[in-house]
Amino acid sequence: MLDGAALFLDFDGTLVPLADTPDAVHVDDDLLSMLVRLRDRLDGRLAIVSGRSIATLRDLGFGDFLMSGTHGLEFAHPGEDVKAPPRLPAIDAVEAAFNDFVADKPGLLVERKSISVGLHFRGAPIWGEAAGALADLLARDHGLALQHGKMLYELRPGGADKGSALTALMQEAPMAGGIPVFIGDDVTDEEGFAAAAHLGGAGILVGTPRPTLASFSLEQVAAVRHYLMEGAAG
Ligand SMILES: O=P(O)(O)OC[C@H]1O[C@H](O[C@H]2O[C@H](CO)[C@@H](O)[C@H](O)[C@H]2O)[C@H](O)[C@@H](O)[C@@H]1O
Repeated sequence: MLDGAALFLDFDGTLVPLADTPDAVHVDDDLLSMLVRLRDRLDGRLAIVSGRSIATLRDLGFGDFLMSGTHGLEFAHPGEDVKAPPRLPAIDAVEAAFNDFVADKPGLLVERKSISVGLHFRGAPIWGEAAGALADLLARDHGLALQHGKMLYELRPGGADKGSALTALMQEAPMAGGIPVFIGDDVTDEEGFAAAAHLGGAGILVGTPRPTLASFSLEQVAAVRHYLMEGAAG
C-alpha cells in the first residue's frame, strides 16, 4: 500500500508510545534502521513532521531525516541548518509565567523548546483546566498561537501547521511526485490529514477512534511499526 507514497510521520504517539514526560521517550535503533529501509524503498520520500523542535528530534536520532518541527514552523534537510523563525521575546515571557505557575504544583512541567514553550499536566491532571485557562490568557495577551496537545498546552508563533508543512514539502524533492500519506495521533495532526487528502492522498489516525479527517486508522504504535515494517520489506 505504501508504494508511490510520500510518507509524513508524526513522532510522539505514532512512532513511539507516549511517556510520562517529554524526556522519557526512547528511540530504538530498530526503528531508525527500519525507517531508513522504508525511505530507500520510497526513493527518499519520507519525512518526520512533529511538534517537537528539530533540535530535539536530532538529539533523539533523526539527524539523517528530512524534518519539519514545532508544528510546521521549522524545516531541515539532513545535514543542513534548520530554517525557522526566531525565538520571540513573548515566548520567554510565557515561559517565565509558566514557571511561576508550576512552582508550587508538583507534577506540572514546563518544556522549553527552541521557538515555543509547553505546559504539561500529564503528571498532575487535576491542574489541566487551570493550565488551559492560563495558556489561553497568555496566548491572547502575547498574540501567540495556542496549540492543544495530549495533556499539554503549547504557545508558539502562528502562521504554520502540519498541513502547511506537508504542502510545502510536497513542492520539492524528494517528496514531490509522491502520493501524500500522513500518519499521526494528535489533534495537531488533523491539518496534516486534511492537506494529504487535499493533494490526493490520505491520513491515517493512530489510536482510539475519534472524529477525524483521516480516512484510515491504526490502533496503536505497535500497529504503525508493523505497517511500516511491511512497507520497508516490500
Ligand atoms: O507532533 P508530535 O511528534 O506528536 O509531538 C507533539 C508533542 O509531543 C510531546 O508531548 C507529548 O508526548 C510526551 C512524551 O510521550 C507526553 O509526556 C506528553 O503528555 C505529550 O503531550 C512533546 O513533549 C511536545 O513538545 C510535542 O509538541
